[in-house]
Amino acid sequence: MNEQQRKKIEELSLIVEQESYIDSNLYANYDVKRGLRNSNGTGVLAGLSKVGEVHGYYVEDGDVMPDHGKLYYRGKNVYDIVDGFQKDKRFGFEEVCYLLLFGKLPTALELNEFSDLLGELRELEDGFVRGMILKAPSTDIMNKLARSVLAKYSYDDNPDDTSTANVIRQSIELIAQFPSIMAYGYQAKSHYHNNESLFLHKPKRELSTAENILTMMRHDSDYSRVEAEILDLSLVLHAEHGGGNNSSFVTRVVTSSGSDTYSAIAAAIGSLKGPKHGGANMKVLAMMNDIKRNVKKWDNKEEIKRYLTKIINKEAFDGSGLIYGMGHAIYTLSDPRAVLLKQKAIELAKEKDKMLELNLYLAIEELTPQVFTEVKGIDKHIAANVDLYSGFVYEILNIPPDIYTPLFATARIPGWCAHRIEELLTGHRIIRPAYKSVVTKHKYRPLSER
Ligand SMILES: CC(=O)SCCNC(=O)CCNC(=O)[C@H](O)C(C)(C)COP(=O)(O)OP(=O)(O)OC[C@H]1O[C@@H](n2cnc3c(N)ncnc32)[C@H](O)[C@@H]1OP(=O)(O)O
Ligand SMILES: O=C([O-])CC(=O)C(=O)O
Repeated sequence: MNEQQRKKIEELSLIVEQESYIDSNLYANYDVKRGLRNSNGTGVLAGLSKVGEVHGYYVEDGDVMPDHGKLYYRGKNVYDIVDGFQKDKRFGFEEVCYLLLFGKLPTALELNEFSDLLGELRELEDGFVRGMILKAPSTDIMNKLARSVLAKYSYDDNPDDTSTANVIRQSIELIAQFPSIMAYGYQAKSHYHNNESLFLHKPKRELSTAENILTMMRHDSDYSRVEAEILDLSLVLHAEHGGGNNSSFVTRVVTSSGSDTYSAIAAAIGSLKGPKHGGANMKVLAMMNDIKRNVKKWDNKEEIKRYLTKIINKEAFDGSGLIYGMGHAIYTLSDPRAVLLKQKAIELAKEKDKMLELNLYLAIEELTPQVFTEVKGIDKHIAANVDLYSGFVYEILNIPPDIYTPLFATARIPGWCAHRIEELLTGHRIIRPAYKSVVTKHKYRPLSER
C-alpha cells in the first residue's frame, strides 16, 4: 500500500469510528447483557452441559460471594484427576481426552486402546506437511494452526457429515495430529522466518502426547521424564473449561449452524488467540519482560506497585490497562489451575535457581488486587489465572514462546470437540441472540442527490 492509499484508509477509519459510536448509557436503558453478563457480573445462562464445570463464587440473594475456584471434567474434580495419574506415575492427558469425549473414565484396557489409536493416527496425511505447512509458513503459529485445521477439510473424504461416529472420528484425528501440526508449524517459522535449520521429526506411536511434543519440538528430540510430566500436567489443566469460555462458546455457536468440524475448530482457535483469552500466556511473557526492564529492584514491592499502577492506568506496557495473567470471568479467590501451576513453578524455580524471577511473579499476584482496587475503586476479586505461571514453567522447560498459546490450543481440542458433540446432540437450535437497532432511520437518497 502506498502513502496515498494509507492516508485514504486513515480518513475512512475516522468515518467508521464516528458512525460506529453508540452512547454507552443505551446499554443500561435497554438492559443489554453486555458480554453476555448479568448486572452482577455472572454469565447469562446460555445452555446446559455435562462436559465441564467451573465454580468460582456463590450467589446469595443476587449477590456474588467469592469462593476458591473448583474445576470439574465430566463431574470429576481436576485435583483428583491429577492426583490419580500422578500417583500411578503415568501421563494424564490421554485419560482426560477419553473422559471429555466419552463422558466416563476409561478402564486400563480402554485407556491403552485409546492411546494406541492416538499413536496410530498421529502422522499427517501424505503431502500435508509439504503442501499445507511448509508452503506458506506463518510468523504466528496460531494462524498456522487455524489454516491447517481448515486445510484438513480437503484431506477428509467425509468432512460435512455431522453424525456422532464421524465427528468422533474427526475429533480423535485432530487430537492425535495437533502436536505434529504445531511442531511443524513452529519448525517452518524457525526455518523460513528465523533462518534456522529445518527439522521435521516424525511423531512416535508409543509416546504420549506430551512426549511427542517435546520430541518433535527439539532438534535433538531429547527430553527428560520430568519435563514430559510437567508438560503433560499443563495439557491436562488446559483441556476444558465449561461451555461459556469464549472459544468453547464459539465452537458451539458455529456448530449450531450445522457447519463442519474443521470450521468450528478453526473458529475456536481464532478465539483462543485473543490476548484476553488463551493469548494471555504470550502477553504475560511480554509484560514480564517489560516489568523486568522498568522495575529496577525486583524485590521492592513499592516500586512494583508503582509500575503496576502505571499499567492499569494505561501509561505503561501495551496501553490496554490490563495486567495479563490476572482476573477471570468466573474465578474470584483462586483459579485451581493457577494454584497447581504455581506449585510447579516454585519447585522448578528452586531447582533452577530462578527464585528472584519467581518472586517477581509472586509479587505481581499479591499486589495486583491492591492496585486494582486503589485505581478502579471497584470491589472486584481478581486472582492469578491459568496464564500467569504457565509461561514461566514453559520457559524453564525451554519451550519457545511462539508455541505457548498453540500448546493451549493443542490441549483444548478435546474440550472443544466434546462441546461440539454435545451441541450437535442436545442443542437443536441455531444460537441467535438479539441486537437492538439504535440507528435512526433515513430514506435512501439516490447518488445524484447526496
Ligand atoms: C484462559 C483464559 O482465558 S484466562 C483469562 C486470561 N486473560 C487475561 O489474563 C487478561 C487479563 N484479564 C482480563 O482481561 C479479565 O480479567 C478477563 C477478560 C479475563 C475477565 O474479565 P471479567 O472478569 O469479565 O471482567 P470485566 O471485563 O467485567 O472487567 C471489569 C473491569 O476490570 C478490569 N479488569 C479485569 N481484569 C483486569 C486485569 N487483569 N487487569 C486490569 N484490569 C482488569 C476490566 O478492564 C474492567 O475495567 P473497566 O470497567 O474500567 O473497563
Ligand atoms: O473460562 C474462561 O472464561 C476462560 C478460561 O479460563 C479458559 O477457557 O480456560
